[in-house]
Amino acid sequence: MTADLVSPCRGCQMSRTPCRFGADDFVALSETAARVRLACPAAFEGGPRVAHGGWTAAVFDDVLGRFLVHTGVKSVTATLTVDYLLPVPVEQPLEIHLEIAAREGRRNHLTGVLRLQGSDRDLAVARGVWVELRPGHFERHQARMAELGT
Ligand SMILES: CCCCCCCCCCCC(=O)SCCNC(=O)CCNC(=O)[C@H](O)C(C)(C)COP(=O)(O)OP(=O)(O)OC[C@H]1O[C@@H](n2cnc3c(N)ncnc32)[C@H](O)[C@@H]1OP(=O)(O)O
Repeated sequence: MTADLVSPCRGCQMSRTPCRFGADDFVALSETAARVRLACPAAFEGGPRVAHGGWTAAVFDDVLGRFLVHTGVKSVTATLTVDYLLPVPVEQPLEIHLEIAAREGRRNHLTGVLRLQGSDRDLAVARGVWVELRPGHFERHQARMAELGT
């Protein structure tokens, strides 16, 4: 696989707007590794000129899951842990390096590291498990919701 652009999530595709988390510049480097260049939009400021921790977690969830779909594995997040090591500045060039660390049956273990572009200091590190979907995943969800009358 050569370096190629990873598609936006369903929400960004449907709304036809740029990535809501700012993760448009997202390229696969190999079948197991990718790189994202992004900035935290000011709208996600949590402290003074500092990103809300929810933005950081959401971005990791977004890009790690999207990369797995890009490799042909339709999956959902089962676990996601984020170590917040240093404040993440808003509106500054950032970079995420991510990789598929291991595959065990339907379980896919992914990791991601967030840094300022050009820096080797980790700001946040994510680890998670994505479970490959069984056929009919969303149909079963809809049926459960119908049973609840929603
Ligand atoms: C355009 C195309 C779009 C393609 C579709 C793309 C969709 C993108 C969605 C966007 C991403 C999201 O936001 S996802 C949204 C947030 N996440 C969710 O909604 C997931 C909600 N949870 C679930 O639906 C379920 O719990 C699943 C799917 C994760 C697992 O249910 P299941 O399918 O019945 O599978 P199950 O037999 O329980 O587990 C299968 C294997 O995974 C392991 N496993 C299950 N849960 C966990 C867990 N929390 N931590 C560790 N391991 C786990 C089990 O031990 C088992 O291992 P073994 O015995 O096999 O070894």
